[in-house]
Amino acid sequence: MQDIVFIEGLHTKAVIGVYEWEKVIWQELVFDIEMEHDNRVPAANDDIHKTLDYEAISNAIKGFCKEHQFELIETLAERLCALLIDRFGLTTITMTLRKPGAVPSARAVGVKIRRSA
Ligand SMILES: Nc1nc2c(c(=O)[nH]1)N=C([C@H](O)[C@@H](O)CO)CN2
Repeated sequence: MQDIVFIEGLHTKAVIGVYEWEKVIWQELVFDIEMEHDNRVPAANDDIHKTLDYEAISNAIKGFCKEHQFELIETLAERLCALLIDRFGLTTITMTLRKPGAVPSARAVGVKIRRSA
């Protein structure tokens, strides 16, 4: 089964970084998420409750970023994947997390992880 529900280019802000000056400012983050799900199940009954609701998941990501503070984007990605697997019953998630302003000479830097329940 290779079906995917995805969220691409989700912008949000967080207080995140290893330096002291980063602990008092909001910085932009961008998420790409891919979640495995058998799309035949919701499609059979045209039922939102049987799919992965990308709107609810987007809101969960934005809420978590507003409410938590970390030094490393690795920590944020790890904690968020664990939360999403638990709250939405995901089997497998691939998360790309970009911090666009971190290295001015790069378009973006970030991490990409894949986690399973
Ligand atoms: N692999 C990582 N490297 C760095 C991180 C990070 O979270 N993961 N963070 C920083 C600083 O916070 C940087 O973003 C400041 O511009 C440096 N390297």
